[in-house]
Amino acid sequence: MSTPQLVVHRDKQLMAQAAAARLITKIVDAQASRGTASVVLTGGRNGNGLLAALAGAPARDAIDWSRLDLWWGDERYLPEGDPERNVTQAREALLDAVPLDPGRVHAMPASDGPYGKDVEAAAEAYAVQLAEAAGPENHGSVPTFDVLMLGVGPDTHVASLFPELPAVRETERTVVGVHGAPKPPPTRISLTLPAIRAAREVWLLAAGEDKAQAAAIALSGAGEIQAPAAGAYGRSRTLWLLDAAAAAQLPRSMYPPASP
Ligand SMILES: O=C(O)[C@H](O)[C@@H](O)[C@H](O)[C@H](O)COP(=O)(O)O
Repeated sequence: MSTPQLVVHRDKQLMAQAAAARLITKIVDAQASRGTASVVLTGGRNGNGLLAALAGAPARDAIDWSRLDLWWGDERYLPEGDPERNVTQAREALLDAVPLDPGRVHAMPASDGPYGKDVEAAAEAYAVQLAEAAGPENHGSVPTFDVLMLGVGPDTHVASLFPELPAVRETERTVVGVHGAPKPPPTRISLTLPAIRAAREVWLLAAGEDKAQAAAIALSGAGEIQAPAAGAYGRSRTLWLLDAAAAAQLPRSMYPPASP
């Protein structure tokens, strides 16, 4: 378990730009050392804000888009192309503007796909896809994600792991169906905490005053069942990327001064 490291930026826009620059460097370094990179995207305003910032970043095409695997931490279980699906929003923010290898863009199943209303079957299919991409060093569960990004909800949820609901309690499976999510839509697919914790680095994105309480709770030693964000950590790095508004309730000693 890697101890959370915090970086606080002046505002939401600068946090998105700085996080995008950080992601470019991380991907370029991974591709330079291993010939490929694997990133897990998150939905939500902060996640999509980062992708939009990346789309406009001057160094964007330092990334070899053809050698990048993209996965999702969660997905709203809606029909293909629904504007509320995380993959739809990611395509609009960035993916449709860069030359990705379509075979390496691993969207989670849609509700009008082969699994129909059976979200558990859809989740299991994604778990199989992850296992098939895993190398022998991954103990057959999920591939080694270079970076797994998670937006943080005001209730401290990450992905579609909501406080006290069954999905956050899952300790074996890597992907589960979610019913009755308090954040609409109610039916979702989500990576579980064991899958999240397989990532080399986990980056939690929290910007805006509506995230201040969640950040304070998650970083104060709360349990992962009550505060799922507290259970989201990477094998070698756990990085909280905040803006000053989201950091407002944190002890000042917890992080260096916000960027100028
Ligand atoms: O499917 C989703 O809704 C997201 O994956 C979810 O986990 C999101 O990241 C958080 O709710 C934060 O969302 P905001 O950044 O919009 O607050």
